[in-house]
Amino acid sequence: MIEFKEVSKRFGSTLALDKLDANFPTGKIIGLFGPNGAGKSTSIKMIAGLNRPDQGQVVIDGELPRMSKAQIAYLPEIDHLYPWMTIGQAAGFTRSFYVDWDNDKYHELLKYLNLNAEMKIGKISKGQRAKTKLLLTAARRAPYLLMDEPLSGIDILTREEIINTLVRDYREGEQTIIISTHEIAEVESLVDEVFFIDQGKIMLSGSAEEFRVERGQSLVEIMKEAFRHADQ
Ligand SMILES: Nc1ncnc2c1ncn2[C@@H]1O[C@H](COP(=O)(O)OP(=O)(O)OP(=O)(O)O)[C@@H](O)[C@H]1O
Repeated sequence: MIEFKEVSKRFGSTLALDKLDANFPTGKIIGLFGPNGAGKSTSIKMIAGLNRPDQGQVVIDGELPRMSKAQIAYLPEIDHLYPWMTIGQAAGFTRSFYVDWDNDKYHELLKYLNLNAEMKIGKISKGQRAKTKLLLTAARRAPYLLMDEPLSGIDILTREEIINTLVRDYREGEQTIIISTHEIAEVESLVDEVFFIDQGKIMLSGSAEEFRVERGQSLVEIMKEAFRHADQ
């Protein structure tokens, strides 16, 4: 389980996280939704150990994020791949850092995503780069998979491929996926638990299924309603 205990983070005059409290359960697919600047990336980076709380604590299975880095596969929002590398070289580079790299899975995913190890990252399309980022993250057998905006700027067919890859490889109960996205409608059927975040706080959270059954609304409708009320 990942616990945020009254976590605050400030960047200059911006309060990115404001005493954020949340428990992200193990073995589920978790959606982190919210408008631009809500604090989604800041939260995900904190789990990945890339920034630290000013106040409060993030605890992952009883440890601080810095200690559990090997447990976490992180797909950043930014394009972090070296353009001069081929996909195969990028895979070799990633593999050298992580003992949980699964080479069979890498080759399987490479084929499934219609990528080729010889392709040069600087010369492939944006969608192919998004798929490469997914490939390099999902080829690890890490118990926690953090995906920050994996669908951003990607066409609908490629988005479907990315979502199908996540579903296909997901080890329920064993693996925890946290996915931050604006494309809520597209991950609606994928997520088990949802957290709506705004201005650095969790506004609403719960089981996606229960929300749908109890409210008879889609997650997109729930989010629109929640944020409309927040504005008033
Ligand atoms: N390194 C940084 N330096 C300065 N301000 C930052 C930094 N990182 C985040 N912020 C600010 O903190 C707030 C939360 O940003 P964050 O990136 O977490 O939002 P987000 O919910 O991921 O937004 P988006 O959906 O637009 O990616 C924003 O106001 C942002 O400008």
